Amino acid sequence: MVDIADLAARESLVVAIDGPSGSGKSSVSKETARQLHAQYLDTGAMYRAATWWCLDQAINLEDKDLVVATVLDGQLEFSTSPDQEFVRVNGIDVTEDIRTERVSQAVSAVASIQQVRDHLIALQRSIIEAAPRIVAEGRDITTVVAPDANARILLTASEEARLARRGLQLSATATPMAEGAQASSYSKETLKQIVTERDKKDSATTSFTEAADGVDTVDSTELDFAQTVDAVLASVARQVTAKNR
Ligand SMILES: Nc1ncnc2c1ncn2[C@@H]1O[C@H](COP(=O)(O)OP(=O)(O)O)[C@@H](O)[C@H]1O
Ligand SMILES: Nc1ccn([C@H]2C[C@H](O)[C@@H](COP(=O)(O)OP(=O)(O)O)O2)c(=O)n1
Repeated sequence: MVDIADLAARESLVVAIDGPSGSGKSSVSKETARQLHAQYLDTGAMYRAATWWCLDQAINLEDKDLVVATVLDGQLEFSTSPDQEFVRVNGIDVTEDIRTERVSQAVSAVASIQQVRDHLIALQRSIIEAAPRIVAEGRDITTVVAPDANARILLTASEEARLARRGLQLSATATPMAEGAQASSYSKETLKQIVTERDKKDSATTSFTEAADGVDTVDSTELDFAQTVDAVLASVARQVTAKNR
């Protein structure tokens, strides 16, 4: 059985992680990447940045051709270091702005356009190919972007756990939507709108609620953050060991 040190020393390692909103994809993938001395690719941030640019250009999001042309015109730059997060569109730093509720509400529509996806998926694949080791997370990494990854994981958690985590996260970061908000100020209904409704919209485009063949499910409902990272690392080690046989 390979261990973490073996994985971190590999010349090539691709870990693909998908899951619904609030399952812990970003935070768990980032920590997994740190432990594997790997790069980290947040594909959701790319869809969010493309959406931010369309909103900034004040275009009609229902005009799909215009959305595609606008997205192609937005030069993306982003960090793939798990320790330094930044996203820029045409030189504008949008690291914080892409997390606003305005972007969250519009992103599913932009991400549902196939030409937008083709463009961003090509970019994602080129980053994954260029990296020695990388953990890439999103909604279609295990199935479309990197189906040949060394390890493929669907990270899940019960709806209740995901809503509670998002509530705590939003209150801690106090987004512009809810300046200074505390966890208690988010009703379950509001959190459902934020988390469950977006998942419903995204499900029409990508498949992230059921594990595809060969994809290992890690259910974090009963696990804390550190236990979830350990479960993901154990799954990567198992999958890489099995493929080496
Ligand atoms: N296993 C866990 N237990 C408790 N909280 C967690 C766990 N995994 C992630 N979190 C927290 O839940 C919140 C949502 O996680 P995030 O990584 O943003 O999810 P996603 O990228 O899937 O939307 C974050 O505040 C994160 O620290
Ligand atoms: N590989 C991906 C990643 C994200 N998306 C879309 C769908 C999501 O609603 C948005 C934002 O993704 P993000 O991972 O930031 O979402 P969370 O707020 O972390 O749940 O992008 C996608 O269509 N395909």
